[in-house]
Amino acid sequence: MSTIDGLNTHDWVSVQKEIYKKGYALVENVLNSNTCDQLIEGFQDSTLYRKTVEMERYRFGSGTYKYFKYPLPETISEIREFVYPKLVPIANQWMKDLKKDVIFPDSLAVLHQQCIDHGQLLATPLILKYGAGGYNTLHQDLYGEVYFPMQAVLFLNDYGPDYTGGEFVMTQQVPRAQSKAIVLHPPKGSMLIFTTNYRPIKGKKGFYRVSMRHGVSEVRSGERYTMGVIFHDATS
Ligand SMILES: O=C(O)CCC(=O)C(=O)O
Ligand SMILES: [Fe+2]
Repeated sequence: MSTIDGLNTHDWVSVQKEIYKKGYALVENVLNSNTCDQLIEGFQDSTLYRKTVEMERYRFGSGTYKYFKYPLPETISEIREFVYPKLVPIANQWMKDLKKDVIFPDSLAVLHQQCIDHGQLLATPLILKYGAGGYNTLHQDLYGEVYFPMQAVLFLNDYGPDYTGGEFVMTQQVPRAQSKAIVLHPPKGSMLIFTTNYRPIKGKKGFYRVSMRHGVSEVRSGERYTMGVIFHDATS
């Protein structure tokens, strides 16, 4: 049995509508508790990863993250293969709304071929660990010329019992205005799909472009683990 059977049971049309409208959507019960625990255990298994980043060193925040290497663990490939085609119609509608001459391919394999053609050969899914005092500064995960405008993060442990603080923060900036913050603390096993860089919002004179960033507020106690699923590959 697949670890992500739960994905099929969701109403993806509603999820798609929500992402189109708000720029994000939370999908609950994607990973069962065992799978989350196994992924956390795997944090110590150096054979799974291509690169470890101590976030303080780059002033990205405080915490550690590790990029998985190809071939990805099955759970991650399954999530990518399942979710990508659900997001392509939204991504293409966004590009159309914003009059951008970009069409994303229906298949992830074709997106990866485009990445290869641009020198982006390396896997981007990652696992992140933050202890007390840990945080992730607001950013966008673009790894080269080819990028898909949405990504996902899976919450591997629970806000409350496992850690406090460490909220997932998104900011949304519309032209000529200050940023709006959206703060979430999704439960263990859930998946948040969100905008990587920008999306359209309909105004009086057509669509305008809003820029989004994401990060994590300071963890006050405990340890917080997440897994990031990005669809495009990276140059380094
Ligand atoms: O730890 C988090 O919730 C944020 C992770 C993140 O920045 C990402 O997956 O791109
Ligand atoms: Fe990120």
